[in-house]
Amino acid sequence: MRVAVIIPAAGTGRRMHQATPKQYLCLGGRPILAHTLEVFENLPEINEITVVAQTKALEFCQNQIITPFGFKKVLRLVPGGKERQDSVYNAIKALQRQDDYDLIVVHDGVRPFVTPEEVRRVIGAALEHGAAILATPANDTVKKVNHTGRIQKTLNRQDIWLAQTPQAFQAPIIWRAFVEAYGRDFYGTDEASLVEAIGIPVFAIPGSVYNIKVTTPEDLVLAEAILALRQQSRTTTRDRKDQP
Ligand SMILES: Nc1ccn([C@@H]2O[C@H](COP(=O)(O)OP(=O)(O)OP(=O)(O)O)[C@@H](O)[C@H]2O)c(=O)n1
Ligand SMILES: C[C@](O)(CO)[C@H](O)COP(=O)(O)O
Repeated sequence: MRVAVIIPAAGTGRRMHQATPKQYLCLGGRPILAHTLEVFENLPEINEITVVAQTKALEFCQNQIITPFGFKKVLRLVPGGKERQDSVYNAIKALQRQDDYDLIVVHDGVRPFVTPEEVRRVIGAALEHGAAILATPANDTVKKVNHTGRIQKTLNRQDIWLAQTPQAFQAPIIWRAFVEAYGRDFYGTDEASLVEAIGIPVFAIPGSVYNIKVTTPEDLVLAEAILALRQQSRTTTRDRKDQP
């Protein structure tokens, strides 16, 4: 099985309100993007990684992240586009031949807390069904609100899930979805919406609320807390193993 991962990391991070794009901000002493890449670098199921970076950040990304952290599965680094979808499409085009791959997996460069087990579950579901994403069921009541702030409607939250990444697709499916999306100038905020638009079923695989997309300054505080929790958990597990 040949699995190609695409890591879109070419955003500007407007909502983070920092001069440095958020994918390069430090988390526990390492750039957020390095945490994310490490997950896929260490997964045996992943054959190769394509990173998408801003054109002006390509050299920085290569020399300050990919090379020094030893991400050997990163086979190519491609320039991003105006929108996230354009960035992902640049990577898909860089893969060239769709029949070289069984699966194409897209994961946000600013979601550093995805676990190997979650990635494996999404890959397994995409192999079985053709397309699958990590998602979490809405735990809060969901309201539709207009531009004045007035609540228009309360949605049935039984049917509401919050999409995350990884989003995994059998290669021909994602290729066709992107070609048809650009053929009618359709833009979605995730890859699954393009696949849904061509009538192909996509399955939501239950993920974790810890798989946050670092988007705002509050998310950075959350990320530090999640990292501390993870490090504490590893220490506890290691101590237990060392017990007689
Ligand atoms: N043109 C773009 C826009 C986003 N992304 C990437 O897609 C992921 C999710 O996007 P988002 O969280 O929206 O990042 P930004 O677009 O940078 O954030 P903002 O909308 O606040 O500017 C991030 O890893 C981001 O770097 C990308 O590769 N190319
Ligand atoms: C793909 C995604 O992470 C799924 O929730 C989300 O749509 C990305 O949105 P963004 O505005 O590009 O961060």
